[in-house]
Amino acid sequence: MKQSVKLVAGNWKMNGLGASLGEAEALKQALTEQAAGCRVALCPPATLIERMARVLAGGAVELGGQDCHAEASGAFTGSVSAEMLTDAGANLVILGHSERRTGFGETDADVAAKTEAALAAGLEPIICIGETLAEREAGQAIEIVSHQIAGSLPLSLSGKAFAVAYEPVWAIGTGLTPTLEQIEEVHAAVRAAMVARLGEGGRTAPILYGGSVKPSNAAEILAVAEVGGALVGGASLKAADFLGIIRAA
Ligand SMILES: O=C(CO)[C@H](O)COP(=O)(O)O
Repeated sequence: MKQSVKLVAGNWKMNGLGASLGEAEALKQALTEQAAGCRVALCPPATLIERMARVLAGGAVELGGQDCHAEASGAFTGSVSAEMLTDAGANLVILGHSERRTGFGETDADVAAKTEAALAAGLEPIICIGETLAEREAGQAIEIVSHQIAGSLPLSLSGKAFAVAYEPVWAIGTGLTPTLEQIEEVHAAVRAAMVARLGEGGRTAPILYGGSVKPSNAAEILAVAEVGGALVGGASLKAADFLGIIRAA
């Protein structure tokens, strides 16, 4: 099966002020001097997207949001629409991150609706799934991620560019990662669930791994079958660290 180009995306979460744009500039410059062998993206807080788009203009680093509302506009105080992300210069958006599923009660149906809105605005969604520690310990990881795929991916994704990110919740920010065998097993199950849901439309979209990806473990994780890239949190905040992961892809 033809593997699509790997995608390595950095999720800055709620980190970064204007001074942080220097990291984006450094990343752009480094990839201008030595091209990456993968797609590279940064997903900063919404307040930085437009300024970061100006910094990254003309370079190889793509730009994403960390969430969007399912509606195009309206009385949704504090929210950002998919079109607002496009308007600010983004071409990608992370959806369904576990910190939003847990912290904001987002359901699979919410994620599917947000994915529809993202596609309508021309954004490429990165749809996150992953099991909790309790679910892992109960031997339910495959069942959980398969169910999340079935509920979070709208049929309209067929034929569109998108990615899925498998992020075991218990590996996020902890320094812990599944074994390479566990990653391979889950990614194979996620692929099967994507094909079951979308048919041929689910066969090639990259399945990123996220959860304590660091320069020290990136090469072995990215070499696992069906790992189509990485979704990186803490290690994406500094260009030098993030480049260590990018160079491993
Ligand atoms: O931020 C992440 C990518 O969405 C994910 O939560 C992993 O975070 P990290 O463990 O700090 O890399």
